[in-house]
Amino acid sequence: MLHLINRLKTPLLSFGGTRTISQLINMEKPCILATTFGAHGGINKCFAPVVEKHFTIIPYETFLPHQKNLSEQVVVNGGVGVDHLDIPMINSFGVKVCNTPHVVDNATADLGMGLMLASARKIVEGHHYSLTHNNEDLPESSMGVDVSGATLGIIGMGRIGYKVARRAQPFDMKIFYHNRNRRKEEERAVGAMYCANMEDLLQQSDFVMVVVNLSPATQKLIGAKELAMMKPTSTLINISRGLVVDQDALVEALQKKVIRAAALDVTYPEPLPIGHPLAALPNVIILPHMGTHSVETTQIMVGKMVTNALAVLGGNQPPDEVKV
Ligand SMILES: O=C(O)C(=O)CO
Repeated sequence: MLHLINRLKTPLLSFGGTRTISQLINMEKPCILATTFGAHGGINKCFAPVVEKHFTIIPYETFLPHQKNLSEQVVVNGGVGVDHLDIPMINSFGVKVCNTPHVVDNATADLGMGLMLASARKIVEGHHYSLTHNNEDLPESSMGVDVSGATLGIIGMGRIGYKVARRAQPFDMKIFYHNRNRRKEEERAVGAMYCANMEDLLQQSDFVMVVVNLSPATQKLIGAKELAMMKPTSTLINISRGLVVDQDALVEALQKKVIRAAALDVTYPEPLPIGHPLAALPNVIILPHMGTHSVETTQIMVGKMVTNALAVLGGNQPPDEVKV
């Protein structure tokens, strides 16, 4: 327990906040930390023993029944994406919503690169092969494709998309990006080329990485038509939200080898049910939404969550309120 408290204390202090674990311990008012599956669930598992002493941690899905019993509340989302929260509804109860922007960028971009490399070089298959075969020649199917020098298309040049581009640069990748607005400064910094038309990016990229927020405009942004525009040798990587990709269309595209492979940190639903058709495919890597799931990032994220919660409970404006 003590080591968990120490881990929690560090981010609280390193964020320049004046609050310490002792102030947390003295807090009497209840608070909600909304959690969901994946990285958010990870917060639950790693930090619940400490946080639960002072806050009520509940899944967002059960928010409504709980809200009636609590006098002062805040929903703090671990992570940046708040597409799963009905913010106007929550606000209508006088409850603020906060998230943890910025802290997720590096970890999520790292994972995107990891998925790209793992899929390109068949790292997961190689691991399983090593465990199950002895001194046999590698099958032809274990042959990967190069990342170095390949073309990467980034859909969504926000903070995470930009971090992905920065990581791709030393791999000598040719970088295309598509974004609602052209980002000239970022473009220059990483030598990326803007595709006003997503079609151009899809047609030219060896790796297409999806990094957009989920919104009505981006739901099923990548469907059968878009997959058909991609090269048959290309790989789709999704580190944004499962619903941005039409999953049925993706299953069909992977089955028919319309594209080479997919690597997904996100799916719908999450977790993906056992026996889902995606899981039966040899050319897909599926992760359980682990974008921010590292010790350091989780520590910082929990620190930010607590800082936001304490601000609201202390009657102050939280630093990361999400406004719609
Ligand atoms: O920050 C978020 O919302 C994420 O899902 C990161 O993976």
